Amino acid sequence: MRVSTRGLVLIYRSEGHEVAALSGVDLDIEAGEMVGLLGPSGSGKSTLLSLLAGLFRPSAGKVFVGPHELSSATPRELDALRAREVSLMLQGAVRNLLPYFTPIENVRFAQGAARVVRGDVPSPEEVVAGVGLGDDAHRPLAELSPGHLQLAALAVSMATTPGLLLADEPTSQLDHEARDLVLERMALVNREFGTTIVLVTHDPDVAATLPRTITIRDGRVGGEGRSGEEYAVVTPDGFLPLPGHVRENLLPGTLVRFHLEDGNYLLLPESSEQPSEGRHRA
Ligand SMILES: Nc1ncnc2c1ncn2[C@@H]1O[C@H](COP(=O)(O)OP(=O)(O)OP(=O)(O)O)[C@@H](O)[C@H]1O
Repeated sequence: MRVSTRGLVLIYRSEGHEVAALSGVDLDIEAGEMVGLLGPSGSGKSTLLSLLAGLFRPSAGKVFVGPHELSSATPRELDALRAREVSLMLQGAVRNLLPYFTPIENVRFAQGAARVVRGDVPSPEEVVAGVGLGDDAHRPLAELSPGHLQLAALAVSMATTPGLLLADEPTSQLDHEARDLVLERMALVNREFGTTIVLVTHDPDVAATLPRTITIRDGRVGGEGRSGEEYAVVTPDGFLPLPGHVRENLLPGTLVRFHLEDGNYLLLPESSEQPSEGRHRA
C-alpha cells in the first residue's frame, strides 16, 4: 500500500500551550517498501506514525494511505481502515498482546473486527506460521522468550495481512540475536505479503540493514538514507534542509550561492572570500 503526505502539520494543544510536533512533512513511500524512520527524541516520529495509522487527524495537510485520504475520512472509514488495512505495532511486545492468550488465540482475537467487515482473513495458524513462531504458537506468553514475544506481536499486527504495517521501535528491548531474528521476520513478511513497513528505530545497526531510511528532524524530513548513504531531500516547494554538520557551519542568515561546476552544484557562502575554501559540495 502506497503512503504519502503533503504539508503534514500536527499541533498538540494542552492547557494553553501549543506544540508543533510536525511542521510540514512531505513523504512518498511506495507500496511494498520497508523504510526506517529515524530522528532524535521528540522529533515527531511517533506522531507521524499515529497520523499514518489514522489515530488522529492532522492540524493541516494531507495523508494518503492507498486509495484513502485520511484528513477528510469519516470516523467510520478510519475504523474500517484500522480494522483491516493498516496495523500499528506499539513499542513493547506485551502492549500488543492479551496476556492470558496463546499467540494463536491472540491472532484470532485480533481478527475479530476484520471478520465483520471482510470475510477473507487468513487462518490464525497461517499467520503464526508466516512469522515463524513454530512450536511456540500454542504456548502461554509467559513461557516465550523476548524475541518470540515480539514475533507474537508481529503475528498479531499481521493478523489481517494489512497493506501497511507501522512499527514503533519493534526491536528496542531485545538483545542482538533476538533483534536480528525479528528484523529478518519483518523483512520476510514484507517480501511474502508485499506489506509496506514503516518502522521507527534509534538503533544504527537496524538502520544499516534497511534499504531506505527517513530522518525526521524538528517535525520535518531532515534527510534520507539509501543503503547507508545519507542525502538531503528537496521538498516539493523547493526547500533543501541542511544536514546537521553543515548547519553548524552555515549559521542562520548566511547567504549562499549555488554554483554549477563540472555538473556538480557547489554551495558558496557569501562570507567566503576565497570561494575554493568555503566550498560545500551539494
Ligand atoms: N500528547 C501530547 N501533548 C503535547 N505534546 C506532545 C504530545 N505527544 C508528543 N508531544 C510533543 O510533540 C513532539 C514530538 O513528539 P513525538 O513523541 O512524536 O516524538 P518522537 O520522535 O516519537 O520522540 P521519541 O523518540 O522520544 O519517542 C515532542 O516535542 C513532544 O514533547
